[in-house]
Amino acid sequence: MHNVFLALGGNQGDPLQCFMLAHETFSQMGTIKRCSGIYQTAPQGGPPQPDYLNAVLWLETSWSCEEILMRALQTEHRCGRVRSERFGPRTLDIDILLYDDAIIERENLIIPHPRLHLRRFVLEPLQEIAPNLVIPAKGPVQSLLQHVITQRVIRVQDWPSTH
Ligand SMILES: Nc1ncnc2c1ncn2[C@@H]1O[C@H](COP(=O)(O)OP(=O)(O)OP(=O)(O)O)[C@@H](O)[C@H]1O
Ligand SMILES: Nc1nc2c(c(=O)[nH]1)N=C(CO)CN2
Repeated sequence: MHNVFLALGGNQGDPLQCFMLAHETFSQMGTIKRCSGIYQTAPQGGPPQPDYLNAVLWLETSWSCEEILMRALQTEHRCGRVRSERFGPRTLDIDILLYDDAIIERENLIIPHPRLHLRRFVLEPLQEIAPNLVIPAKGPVQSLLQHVITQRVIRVQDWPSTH
C-alpha cells in the first residue's frame, strides 16, 4: 500500500462540487484516510483572479503514481477544466504532492510536487491532516510553513460529509 497526498484547488464554477467528485473518484482507488478542511486562499501567481478553495486528501492505495495522475487529469477534465494561461483560474486542479517518500523526476510527473514547499495553501491543510510529515529533500511541513506565513489562508469549513 502507498500513502499518497493530493492537493485540490479551484476558483471557477463550483469548486466544492469538484472536490466532492475528486473524493468519490479517489475513494474508488483505495481508502481515503483523512481529508483536510476547506481553505479559502489568496491566489498565488498568475493574473488577478478570485480567491481559491483548497484542500488536501490522504489516500492509501495500491495504484501507481502514473495511474493516479491519469485519473487526476480525467477528473479535472470532467469538472470542465480548460487549460489557458499558467497559474490562471480553473474549476479544479489536482496535484500529487507525495507518493510515499518517493522522489520522481519524469517529464510529466515530478514528486514531491515542485512548488509544494512554497505554498501555504498546500502546507496548511497538509499540516492539519499529517502534522509530523517530512517532505523528502525539503524538510518538516511545520518548518516549511514558517517561510510562507504571510500568504492569506483561512480554514472556512470542514470537509463536506461524504462518509
Ligand atoms: N506532482 C504532479 N502532480 C500533478 N501534475 C503534475 C505533477 N508533476 C508534473 N505534473 C504535470 O503537470 C501537468 C499539469 O499542469 P497544470 O496545468 O495543472 O499546472 P498548474 O496547475 O498550472 O501548476 P501547478 O502544478 O503549479 O499547480 C500535468 O499534465 C502533469 O503531467
Ligand atoms: N491560492 C491558490 N493560488 C493558486 C493555486 C491554488 O490552488 N490556490 N493554484 C495555482 C495553479 O496551480 C496558482 N495559484
